[in-house]
This record gives sequence, structure tokens and C-alpha cells, in this order.
Amino acid sequence: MERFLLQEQTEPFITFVLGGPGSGKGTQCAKIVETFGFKHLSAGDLLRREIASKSEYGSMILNTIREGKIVPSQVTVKLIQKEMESSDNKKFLIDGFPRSEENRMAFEKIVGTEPNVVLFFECPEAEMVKRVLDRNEGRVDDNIDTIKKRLKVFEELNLPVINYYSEKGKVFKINAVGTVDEIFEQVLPIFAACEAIKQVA
Ligand SMILES: Nc1ncnc2c1ncn2[C@@H]1O[C@H](COP(=O)(O)OP(=O)(O)OP(=O)(O)O)[C@@H](O)[C@H]1O
Ligand SMILES: Nc1ccn([C@@H]2O[C@H](COP(=O)(O)O)[C@@H](O)[C@H]2O)c(=O)n1
Repeated sequence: MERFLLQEQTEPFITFVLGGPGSGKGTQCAKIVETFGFKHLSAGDLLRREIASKSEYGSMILNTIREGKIVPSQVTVKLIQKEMESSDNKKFLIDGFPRSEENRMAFEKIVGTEPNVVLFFECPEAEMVKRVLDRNEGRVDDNIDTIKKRLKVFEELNLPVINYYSEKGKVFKINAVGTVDEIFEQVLPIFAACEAIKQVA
């Protein structure tokens, strides 16, 4: 018992990974996981998993994704929270979240914490459109009509979140044009220089 009482409590280390559709968030997350051992939680993947498992929210989520809109925050935050609570790894890369101020406030209220770091992959629209159309993974939202809607939602709802965290000095802006390795070279020093992540299990 005493052994547990004496153990140091460490807070999770949370990184939000933001950027427009096709800006390369998921690709860079895979490299961050490989190098720094984070647990990767993609909000989009968690929502697609709900659709595949035919959960009570499955059809609502599918319709929302088809329209390029944002799923109600309560649903997405609960999925993220469940994954965080069941993970032994407390270094989280939360990819594609928060997508709106409503998402951000729901996370802060339900999970009760803020991110340590926010990565923002900045990419020109034409490049994002090209990457999404070339992705070829059979996603219901990788078509030109839905991409236009997703880009609009990104500008109107996601940029305010980036501005909010910029004002708090938490945002690292990354030029997302170039090869995957060139982009990762900008990401690497952010975590390599971060002492806090070395304290977290
Ligand atoms: N630097 C790059 N140059 C060219 N293509 C890239 C680059 N990075 C990723 N891609 C490709 O672009 C597509 C989109 O990348 P990725 O899925 O990582 O983006 P994303 O930001 O996670 O997208 P979404 O938000 O739509 O899920 C993929 O097919 C990926 O292989
Ligand atoms: N916080 C979020 C994240 C995603 N969505 C919905 O999923 C779609 C795909 O997301 P990707 O990150 O995989 O591109 C997205 O367009 C939204 O419809 C969401 O609602 N909330």
C-alpha cells in the first residue's frame, strides 16, 4: 500500500494535432509515434470505428461525415476519454481534434485538462485537395463536394481553435508542404526539446 502512496503521480502529456483535410496529420502522427512512443488517437478513426461497429450513433455519425460536418462534441469527447482512460501510455497525440470551439470546451469540461502542445500543419488548399483526391482509401468524404464542405468547416470552425491556443503560446506551426521526411524534420525538435514528455510514463 505504502509503495503506491509513495509513487509519483504524473499528469498525461497531451498533444492536439490540427490542420485541414489532407494536410498530412495522420502521416506525421505515425512518425511521431515511431520516434517518441505516443499513443495515437485519431478522432476521425474513432468515429469511423463507431460506424463500423453499428453503435447507436453509427448512422448519425456516417451522415455527418458524408456532409463534412462536425459530430456532436459529447459523442467524440466520450470516445476519446474512453481511449485515454484505458491506455497505459499517458502520452497522447489527439489527431483531428478539437475541430471547433464547442469540441475544445467539451474536452476541457469532460476530460478536465488542456493540451500541453498543439501542432498545426499548415497546407495550401490546392495541395490538400490533391492529396485527399489521391488518397484512394474508399472514404465516403474523399470526394470533391465533401472536400469543399470540409475546407469551409475547417476555416470557419477549426481556425478559431488554433487562434485560441496561439494566444496561449501552445501552437507550433509547421509548413506541411514538402516530403514527409522534410516535414517531420520540423516536428522532431519540438518533442526532442521537451523535457516534460520524458517524465510521463
Ligand atoms: N508530405 C506529403 N506529400 C505528399 N503526400 C502526402 C504527404 N503527407 C501525406 N501525404 C498523403 O496525403 C494523403 C493525406 O494524408 P493524411 O491522411 O496523413 O492527412 P490527414 O491530415 O490526416 O487527413 P484527414 O484529416 O483528411 O484525415 C495521404 O494519402 C498521404 O499518404
Ligand atoms: N473532432 C472531429 C473529428 C472528425 N470529425 C468528423 O470526421 C470526419 C473525418 O475526420 P478526419 O480527421 O479523419 O479527416 C470529419 O470531416 C468530420 O465529419 C468530427 O466530426 N469531429
